[in-house]
Amino acid sequence: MAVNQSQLGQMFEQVLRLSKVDATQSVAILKSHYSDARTVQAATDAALRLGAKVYCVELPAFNHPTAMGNDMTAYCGDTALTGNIAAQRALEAADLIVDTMMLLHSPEQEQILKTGTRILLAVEPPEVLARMLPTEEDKSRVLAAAAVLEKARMMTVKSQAGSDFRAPLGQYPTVTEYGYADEPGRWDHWPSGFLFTWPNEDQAEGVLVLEVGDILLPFKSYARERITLEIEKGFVTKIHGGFEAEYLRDYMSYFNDPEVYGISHIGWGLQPRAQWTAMGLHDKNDGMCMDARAFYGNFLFSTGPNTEVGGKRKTPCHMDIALRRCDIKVDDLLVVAEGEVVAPEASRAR
Ligand SMILES: O=c1ccc(O)c[nH]1
Ligand SMILES: [Fe+2]
Repeated sequence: MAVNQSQLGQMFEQVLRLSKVDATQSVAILKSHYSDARTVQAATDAALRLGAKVYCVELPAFNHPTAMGNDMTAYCGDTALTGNIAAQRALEAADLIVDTMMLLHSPEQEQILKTGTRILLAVEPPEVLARMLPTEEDKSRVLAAAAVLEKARMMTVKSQAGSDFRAPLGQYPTVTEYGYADEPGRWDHWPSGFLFTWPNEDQAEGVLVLEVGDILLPFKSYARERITLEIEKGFVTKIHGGFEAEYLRDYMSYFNDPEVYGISHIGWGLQPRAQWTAMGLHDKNDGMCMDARAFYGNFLFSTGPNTEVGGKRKTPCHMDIALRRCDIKVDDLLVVAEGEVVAPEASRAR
């Protein structure tokens, strides 16, 4: 199906209104040549209709010679903004940036947010944006879960497949994603609906077993056989399995950087309109597959960079891996039982 331009504009008006855009605000539309022109136009028209002062910052695309694939999360850290101080100043001048080219996981994004500028990432296809149009109910559910996670000192994950993972917490903040940037200095991503934090440096340990059907990003593949990851002192030390384990091992070793094996953000999905099946209906180049990151009751873990929260690991290789049917405990509270959100009650959607 296809969203028409009028609908897309109305949706952007709703999301920018939730993001506190009004006649007192300036909105920068950040783009590059690969941005979705429909998204750029809709964001521009919506911001103008809300009375904001709107401008566009277009950056020549940046390609690192070792980057592979078109998924913008596959190569993190350096972006088209890296080193472009003039453009960064132009962006820091805005109250809100609609990012249609992807600054996520870059130091520049953190520098811009520190000035109080808000950033809303929107790089998924318009039809995916439409299916997961953010609501204030999404926000309240995600914040209810965050109230539990931000106090926690331990996250444990178990599954029938054999996962048995422990991550001491407290060194890093909890990050929420509910789809709109409504607070000064906030980054958010439309579409989303999940939350995460990072394990204390060098302390995550145990085993994570990817069962058939679990999702590997940016490969955009469903595991067809089990992959077993051994984690010691915060790093993946062994990757067992068949062809897919070999593929993952080969891909990660390609970066020739021991930091790629560090455990990065860990959390769970709270978006009931995100679907585990959606990735199978899209091409690999259709955005970054937020359905996989946000589907209700997933355990989302990742490897690689933790610069987003002031960590020392700046590595370009970022894997986001979504597991189904896990039991996730935050301290002694079971928040997800076999892939079903069970607590806190205020975070449940059904
Ligand atoms: O929304 C996102 C997207 C990618 C990622 O790694 C984190 N959050
Ligand atoms: Fe990630």
